[in-house]
Parts: sequence; C-alpha cells; structure tokens
Amino acid sequence: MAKGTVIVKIASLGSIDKVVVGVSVRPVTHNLESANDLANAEEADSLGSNNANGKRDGILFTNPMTLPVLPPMLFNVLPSPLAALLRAGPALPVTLLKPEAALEADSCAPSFTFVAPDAAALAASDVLCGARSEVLGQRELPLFLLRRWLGDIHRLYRSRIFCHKMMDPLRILSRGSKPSKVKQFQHQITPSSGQNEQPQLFSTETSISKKRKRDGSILTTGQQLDFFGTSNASERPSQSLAVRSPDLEAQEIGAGIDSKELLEDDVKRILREHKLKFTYLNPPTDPSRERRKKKLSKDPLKNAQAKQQFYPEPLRSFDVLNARFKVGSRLAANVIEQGFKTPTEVQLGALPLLLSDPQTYLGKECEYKSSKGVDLLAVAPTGSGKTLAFLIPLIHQIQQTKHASTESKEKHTSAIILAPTKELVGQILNEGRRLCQGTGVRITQFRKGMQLRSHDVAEDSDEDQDKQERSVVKADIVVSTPGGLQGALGHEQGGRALSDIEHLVLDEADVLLDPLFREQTLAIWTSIANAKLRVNLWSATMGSNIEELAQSTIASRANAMKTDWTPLVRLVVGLKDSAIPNIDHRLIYAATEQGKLMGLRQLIRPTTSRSEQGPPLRPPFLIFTQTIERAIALHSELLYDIPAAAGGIARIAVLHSDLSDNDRDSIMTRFRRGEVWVLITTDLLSRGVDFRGINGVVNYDIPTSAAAYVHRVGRTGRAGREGGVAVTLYSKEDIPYLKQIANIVASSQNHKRHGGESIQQWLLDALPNLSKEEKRRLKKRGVESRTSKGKQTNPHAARKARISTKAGYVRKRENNRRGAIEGSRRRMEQEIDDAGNETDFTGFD
Ligand SMILES: Nc1ncnc2c1ncn2[C@@H]1O[C@H](COP(=O)(O)OP(=O)(O)OP(=O)(O)O)[C@@H](O)[C@H]1O
Repeated sequence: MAKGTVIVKIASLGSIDKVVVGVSVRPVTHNLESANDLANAEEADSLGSNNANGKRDGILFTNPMTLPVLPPMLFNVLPSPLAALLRAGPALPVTLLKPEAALEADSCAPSFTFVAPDAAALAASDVLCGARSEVLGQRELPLFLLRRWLGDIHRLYRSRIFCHKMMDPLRILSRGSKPSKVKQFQHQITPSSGQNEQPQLFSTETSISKKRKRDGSILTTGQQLDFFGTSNASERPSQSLAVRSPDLEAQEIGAGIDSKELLEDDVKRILREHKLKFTYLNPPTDPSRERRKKKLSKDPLKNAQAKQQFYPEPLRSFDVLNARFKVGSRLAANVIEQGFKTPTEVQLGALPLLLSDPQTYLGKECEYKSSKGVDLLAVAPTGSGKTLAFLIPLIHQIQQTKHASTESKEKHTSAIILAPTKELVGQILNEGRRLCQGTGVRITQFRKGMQLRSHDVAEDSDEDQDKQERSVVKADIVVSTPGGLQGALGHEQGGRALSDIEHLVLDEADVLLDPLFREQTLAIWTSIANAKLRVNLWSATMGSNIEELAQSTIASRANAMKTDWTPLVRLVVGLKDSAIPNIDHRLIYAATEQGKLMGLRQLIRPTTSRSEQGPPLRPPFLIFTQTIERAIALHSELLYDIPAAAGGIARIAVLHSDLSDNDRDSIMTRFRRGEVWVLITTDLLSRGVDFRGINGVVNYDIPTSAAAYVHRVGRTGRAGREGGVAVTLYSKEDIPYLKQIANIVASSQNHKRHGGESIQQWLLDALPNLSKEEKRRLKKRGVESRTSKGKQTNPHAARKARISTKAGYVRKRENNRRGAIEGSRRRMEQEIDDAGNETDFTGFD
C-alpha cells in the first residue's frame, strides 16, 4: 500500500470487549478479506504483537471500500463475542463520522478529533501513525490525508452503502449476537449519514412546478430554474443564465463576466422558487405620493404591499463574494475553505442585502443618502445558516471601516452579537473565529470582569487604566448573552464604552425581545449612543409583536438621537414561523406519564412490530423536558437503559442551566464527539445550537408554544439534511397545547420534499382552538403539574406527573434512607462544630 494511503482499521482489544474503528496511514498488516483472517485475529488477541505469519493480530484492517461489505460475511461465519462486536463495527460509522463532526464543531482544521471508546483503546490501537498526541482522544492528521479520508467516507455515504449496512448500536448490543430476522439493514438516510451536498430547503430540484405557456406548451419551471446547477449538466439549456453550473460560473468570474446582471423576471422567479420575500418596512412617506396611491386603488393595503416588496439579485455562489461584493479575498477564502459551496436560501437573500449599497435594490426612490446599509429583520428556518449570513457582512464591514479609518490602530469594539445562551454564544464564536482567520478582524466572547473601551476612554487613560488594561476587550466583535453584557454597563464607563458600536446583531431575536430577556436586551440596545448603529435581528420565528417592538425601538432611538432615517427591510424565507419540511414528525398519544416513559423506552429500544411502522429513532438524539427537575429525573430513570456493552451510562447525559459552565461545556463536547448518544435537556438547547448529525428530537414534555416546537425540532435536519425524526409524546394534560403543534406539523408535512404522512384532519378538527390570550397564558405557565408551583396547588396531579417507575413504597423507603443519611451527616457536622468550639476555647486569662 502506498505510503500515505488512508485505511480504516477495526481493532479488537485484548479482552475483546472493545471495537475501535479508526484510520491509519500505516501499511496494511492484516487484510480482513476472509473469515479465516478474522479467526486468526480472534485467536491471538494480544494487540500490537506479531503472530507466526508476521501479521499483526487483534487489529483488523480494511480499507473504506471493504468495510461496508464485511459485516454480513462475519455474521454468518463467526459465533463468538467477537462476531457480535464486529457486528457493532458497522454501527461505528457513527463513530467514523466523528472526525467530520469534530471538524464542524471545533476549529479543528487542519487536525481532527478521533473518538475512541476510552484512553486504553486509543493508546493501544495507536490509531494514527505519525500523530502528535496532545489530549486524550485528539490526534492531528495532516490536512491532505484528512481530506482524502473524508472524501472516501463521503463517497461511501453518498453511494448509501454505509447507511444500508449501518445498524443501530443499541439494538444490536442489547439483543444478543443472533442476527435478527427483522429488516435490520433497512435503508434509512439520517442527518448523521454524512455531509449534505444540498443545503437548500426549497431548492428548484424539489419543487418542479408546471406552467402553461401562452402557446399551450407546458413549461417546467423547476427545470428552467436550475439556477444553482444541481441537475445534470447535459439536460440544461446552454444559453440560460439561470442554469449555469457553479464551475461555469467560476470560469466566468475569472473571465470577468460575472458582473452580468440577471433579468428582473429571472430574479423574481428565482426568489419565488426559493421562497424568499423582501419587504421594505419603512419607505419614507411622501404625502403627495400617498394621496396618489389612495386614488389608485380602493384597497390601499394591496397597493402598499405592492410598493413595499422588492427583488434584489440573489447571491449565486460563494465564489462571487469577492468579485461581486468586493469581500476581502481572505474572508471569501475562509468561507470556501469551510466547505460551503452553495448558499442556503437565507444566505442567497441576505448577503446581497447586507453587502451592497441599498440603492441597488431599493432604488433611488428610497431617497437614501448615506451608504451605511440597512436595518434588517430576517426570519429563516432553523438550521438554514443564519449565523454565516450575519457573520460574513459583519466581518466585511469591519474590515472596510478599518481600511478606511485614519485613526489610531487602537482596538475598539465595533460590533456586538447577542444570543440567549452561553452554548449559542460559544458556537457563534467558533464560527466567527474560523471566518476571521487572517482577516485582521478579531472576535471574542464577553466574559465576566471584561470591559468595553471606546475612543474617549482610551484617550483619557490614566494610571488606573493600566491596571484595567488586561480586562479591556480588544476585539472588534464581541459575542455575549444579554445578561453578561448588561453587567458591564453598570460600570461608570459602561454607557460611553458603547459609543463606538456600529453593528448590533440579535440572534434568536424573538427570545431576546421576549419578556425574559427584553429588559436586558433593550438596555444594551438603547445604551448604544452611536448614530451610525445598524441593527440586524435574526430568528426562525418572529411574532408580529416582536417585529413591532423592534420597529418602534429603531424609530424611537432615531428620534431621540436625531439621526438620519435608515431603511428597515424584512426578509422572510419560506413560511413564517413554520418547522423545516425535511424532517418526519410523529405525535404519539401516551395517555399518562407512565405511558410517556414506556413510549420513550420503546423509541430507545424498539420492539420489532412497532419499529416497522416508521423510521426508527437512531442515536444521537436529544430529549426535551419542561423543567430542570424533570430532566434530572428522566436522566436517572433512563440511566441503565443503555446496555453496558453499548457504553452504558456513559452514553446518556443531562444538560441544564444549573450545571457549572465547565460541566456544560464538557457535556456539549462529549455529545458532539459522539461519546454521548442520548442527551436530555431543557429548552436551554432548543435554540440555535447546531449539532449537525443529530438524528432525532424527542419532546418528552410538550413544548409550550408553536415557536418552541419549531426551534426544538429544528435541532435535527440542519442545513437541509434529510431523515431527521421529531417525536412528541403527549398525555391528557397536553391536549390544550396540541392544536398549535399539530398545525405546524400539518403545514410542514404539506411542504415536505418527498411527500410523507400528513397529520389526520380528524385530529386537527377534534383539538380545541385557543384564543391568543389563552396561548399566551399556556406558554407562560407550562403544564402546571410539572412545575414546582403545581406541587403546591395540586399535589395529587403533581404526584401523577412525576417521572418514575418506582412503586410508592420503594420511593418512600428511599426517601427515608436519604433523610436518615442526611440527618446523620448534619449531626456529625454539628458534633464536629461543637468539638471545634470547645477546643477553640482557651479559658479565662
Ligand atoms: N451554505 C451552506 N452550505 C452547507 N452548510 C451550511 C451552509 N451555511 C451554513 N451551513 C451549516 O448549517 C448549519 C446550521 O447553520 P446555523 O447554525 O447558522 O443555522 P441557523 O439558521 O442559525 O439555525 P437556528 O435557527 O437553529 O439557529 C451549520 O452546521 C452550518 O455550518
């Protein structure tokens, strides 16, 4: 085997109780081509030693192409535990994917994270030759090898061999070594089945509609609008601008032809196909024009809407960022280097808005004088790449300002990104760092004790300033939760420090402006005393009340500061406030709390008859509960449900806001690496957090609003990935909440790419309708029996809602025991205190 060729290795360790799948750049020492080879390996299990044939025993090597065909052969031939373990081998492509997942999760290029079951396995298997071992489980591989290896794996995934052979590790390891007679190799594409080549949700490929032309012939718009070159090149008409492949486009860019503009009709058609709608929310009011408009139609609303919609030319490919928008070549290269090729809908719509002069799309009519951009409200589906859509323009604008600036090179923060949770802040930071590399723009997370600095503060620096120097933020972009940053505003320089801020981005804007965070967010927003401030608000859901609040804040700020009027535009992708159409939704009636627990167990380890009914829920998946207490209770209930052979309790974890930051980080990392398969959590992880390979989401407790449902289930099916499953278990108490969720499911299934079961009409009809006020109340309160308040108001219902399968007397005994231990501990502490007090007493002088 040529030096540097990457192969995949399956290693069985000494006790044959571990299977490691990894890559090696070493020559093949043991080619697993036949059952005999395997038997040899099984006999001599001393890992790393050479057997009589000079082969390495106990380590089973194969290359990526043979791995998928191994398992069936092994199943039939081998009886021993090794056979069972090797059957788990093909399930480990979940693990095999980890380098990729890790690549996405952390800033790993040009290294990647390899996940071995434990330290011994990693050390013993010597997974990566020539690797520099730094941290447990983390080795570095030269980038070219990584690329080639991932390429091989992706090819396999694309050919679907892997998926076909892939087995559910939980099922295999929990049901003995006999090959099951049920369709265990049932083909299922899951979000974790590799890289997604098509990140668009509403791509032309999937929405081919037919129009009748005037001459009577049928025009298939989907074909005509293969704008992003996804269909077969030979089928495309060569002349159409709308069908150029990215390659061709790249060549054109090189030849300087890219500046060609699309015809207005083409632009409109493309935007319609991708379900993009742009609205100009605050066109300057011209009294004479208003009068004319009223005369034009009896329906002024219609007229107004027609006036306010506009159609900017979409971004065709990331390759044109530099040529068309003069985005710095380093920033443009960073985007491409991360593997982003085709812009998602929100990116193809928002990037031209934020990167070009508003006059180019709003026209001269907007009477827009300054060239300082627009304020933007963007509503786009979960996982559609909003982070990239706001980071690219932000970095570009900061770069431009820096180049144009003649002022001192002293670093001042000029942009703030707010997000509701620390997890999301960390994630934005990671993505921002990757994009900022080599651009001269710095991004940081705002931490406790840090301070922002403005020009003036820097100028009137004194001795005290030196002391504070180390805590002063020197980055251009600061990412923070509202609470974190608001603390800094209390500082005497706080208000002044914000005077340099030119960009404010609110990610998950609807939650940031919801009562929970509203005060903090508005405090920061209104403290920014910079007339040039531009605001972007992003979310997958945005109610009209939030939109109004945003508009009125922008307007009142402008009035108070007497600033020039700035255009405010809205971009909506797809149907507002709806769930992504590329996942399967299942609503399961479980009647009672016990029923829900049984239902969940059924999902984790399905019995055959049930699992035949729909795509099984494969790990990794997330389980949402209503409260922290319930997440903890569910965790301890399910702790032993994953068989020890499959990793046992290490495979399940709980994450909530009562944990320390370190614990939260560590659980997130373990989940991203694939060490944790089932993560139980609260709504803390329902927004923004991006685990690309999540196969499913379980709403163990029903979400309390439609928006919460949209965001929770949006943790799967990221960037257009197919095969995600969203299961909602509901009991009698959940019925009032169900209608809003059933409506979302129905509308999402109607827009599903490949059809799918829609929710039955009788269910929709049978569910009670709620008024706005009731919805608001339900959202605020949650299901009361599951809250601590519910325990006091209705202890009986609260008892019934408890997550536990233990009988009452067992719980009582446990409580008594716990009480006794606690009492004894307290008594001992008391005695020690008393003794201490006695010895401390030194008597009278
Ligand atoms: N053009 C693209 N092509 C492929 N993948 C992309 C593209 N843009 C973004 N992604 C990936 O899509 C995933 C989701 O992106 P992101 O987290 O920004 O989505 P989001 O719209 O902010 O979702 P949410 O509403 O849940 O916060 C990320 O893994 C990101 O790397």
